[in-house]
Amino acid sequence: MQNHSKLLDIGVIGLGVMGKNLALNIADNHYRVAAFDLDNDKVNALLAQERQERLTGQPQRITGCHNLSEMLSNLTRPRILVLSVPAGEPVDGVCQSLIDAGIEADDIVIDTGNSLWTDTVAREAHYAGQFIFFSCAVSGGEMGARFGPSLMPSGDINAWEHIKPIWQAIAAKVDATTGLPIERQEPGNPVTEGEPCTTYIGPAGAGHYVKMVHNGIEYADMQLICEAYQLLSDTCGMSAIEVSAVFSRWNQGSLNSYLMEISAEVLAQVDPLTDKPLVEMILDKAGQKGTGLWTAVSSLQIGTPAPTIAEAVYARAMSTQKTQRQQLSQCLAGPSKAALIGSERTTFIEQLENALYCAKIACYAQGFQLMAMMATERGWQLDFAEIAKIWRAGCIIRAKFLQSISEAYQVAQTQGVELSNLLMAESFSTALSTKQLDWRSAVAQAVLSGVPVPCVGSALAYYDSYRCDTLPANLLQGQRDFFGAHSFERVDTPVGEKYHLNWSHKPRTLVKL
Ligand SMILES: NC(=O)C1=CN([C@@H]2O[C@H](COP(=O)(O)OP(=O)(O)OC[C@H]3O[C@@H](n4cnc5c(N)ncnc54)[C@H](OP(=O)(O)O)[C@@H]3O)[C@@H](O)[C@H]2O)C=CC1
Ligand SMILES: O=C(CO)[C@H](O)[C@H](O)COP(=O)(O)O
Repeated sequence: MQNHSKLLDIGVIGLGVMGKNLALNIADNHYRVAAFDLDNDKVNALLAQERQERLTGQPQRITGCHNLSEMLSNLTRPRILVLSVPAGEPVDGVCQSLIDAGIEADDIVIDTGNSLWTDTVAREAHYAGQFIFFSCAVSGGEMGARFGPSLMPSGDINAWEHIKPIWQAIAAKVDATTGLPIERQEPGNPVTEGEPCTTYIGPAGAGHYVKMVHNGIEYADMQLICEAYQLLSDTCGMSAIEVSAVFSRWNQGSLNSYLMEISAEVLAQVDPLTDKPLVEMILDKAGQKGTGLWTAVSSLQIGTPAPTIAEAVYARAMSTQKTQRQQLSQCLAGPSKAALIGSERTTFIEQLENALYCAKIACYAQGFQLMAMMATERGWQLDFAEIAKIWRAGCIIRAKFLQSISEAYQVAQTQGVELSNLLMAESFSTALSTKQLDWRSAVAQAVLSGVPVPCVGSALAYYDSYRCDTLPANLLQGQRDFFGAHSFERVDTPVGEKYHLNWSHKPRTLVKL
């Protein structure tokens, strides 16, 4: 017979950066946590931090476990187990260990890692009958996990109803009136007011797909800011601290975002070893764990253009080609460096701010369009107004801008129209139309100065492609028909009717297929 008063509410497995902080966040919200990691030092470190943060007189809120059997016997039924381990094989490794430890059919295992969404779909089916495999993608990094992340749960709806109170408690919160994050980062004093940044996304895989696209947008947004940094350095001769000041100013306006804020902070940081700007001492080779790549691959597979996200992935790949770049920088010619000063410089900075805003709209449009396409393919009922809402706080791409996206989807819902692309929302099309000349000037300046702007530039090409009623794909279809008899449709006959011109025999005759 279990002594229910001693049983704990939830288990956390994997106490790295995210798991440790999720455990503390859950404990702050008055749930009793059982914690396990393969590395017992991590369990002890968590217990020490919990002890240190615990209010005087408060009972211990986290119990360390030596193995998974001990964890299972410590938890109330149905058990709720949160996995925070690296994506891929470790997830199945822990699941198998839980089966070996005696997990039961109605226990709920929640994968909070950045798993590939198709793995999540497969796992739900694979573990059915042994336990309920649920997923909840998390964004917000270390501090988000600790004080309020954005949470994207998906899978079994009954499992969601069961965990919902915990999820709503630990999620980031937004002020319902302003749409701005309620930021309080105090151990033992969680934010309980406001709208929680979590909503049920849909069936298995949907949450991880949405998180994957979130990360694709994150890659693009980060790269856009990096391109602005390089442009300001190379064309205006600005120091890191000067660029930081520009970014801080931009962060007060329409470009307000967490990524802009932290970029300004990174640029202002002095290297403790050399007293130089730290950014100048960081090697320019970017890492990646795969979610941006998955987003780009998904867009290619499904045939929805997300060029700015793909270019952001390529930009990271290009950054790793350091040796080749060093060699080629010595032999490939480029223009002489621009040295913008005075009013020219002021104008350029204004143009660049507008260019960044336009490119940001384009990259979010790509991400949302991609989610819409996959939702149609998989039969998911994704609520984009809600998805934009839960990204307003807690997550890495949190920004004022997300409120405008949510409103654009809400307006479309009210009007009963489908917003198939964010560029169609009046608020965004108006902003783009007003600022597009500045966007072009900034890209032109970059091209003339020889500064690479793969994301700002590809976003502009995306925008211009959508402005084109006719693209040169007519010629492309002609080429395909010429060399491979691949056929084409005509502008003056019904859609789907195929034609082929007999190119190799003159006089060339047209055949309706
Ligand atoms: N860091 C971030 O900003 C974010 C990360 N994520 C995702 O969250 C997940 C966790 O990330 P993060 O916390 O950064 O990673 P860490 O590497 O910091 O932590 C992972 C933890 O899992 C432990 N672990 C690995 N295998 C097992 C196992 N079989 N059983 C028990 N514990 C195990 C590791 O132990 P050991 O080190 O001893 O091997 C480590 O303590 C990843 O999927 C990541 O992509 C999601 C959002 C943000
Ligand atoms: O999911 C995240 C935030 O939303 C992580 O920070 C993500 O792991 C970062 O990805 P990468 O290491 O590829 O830059």
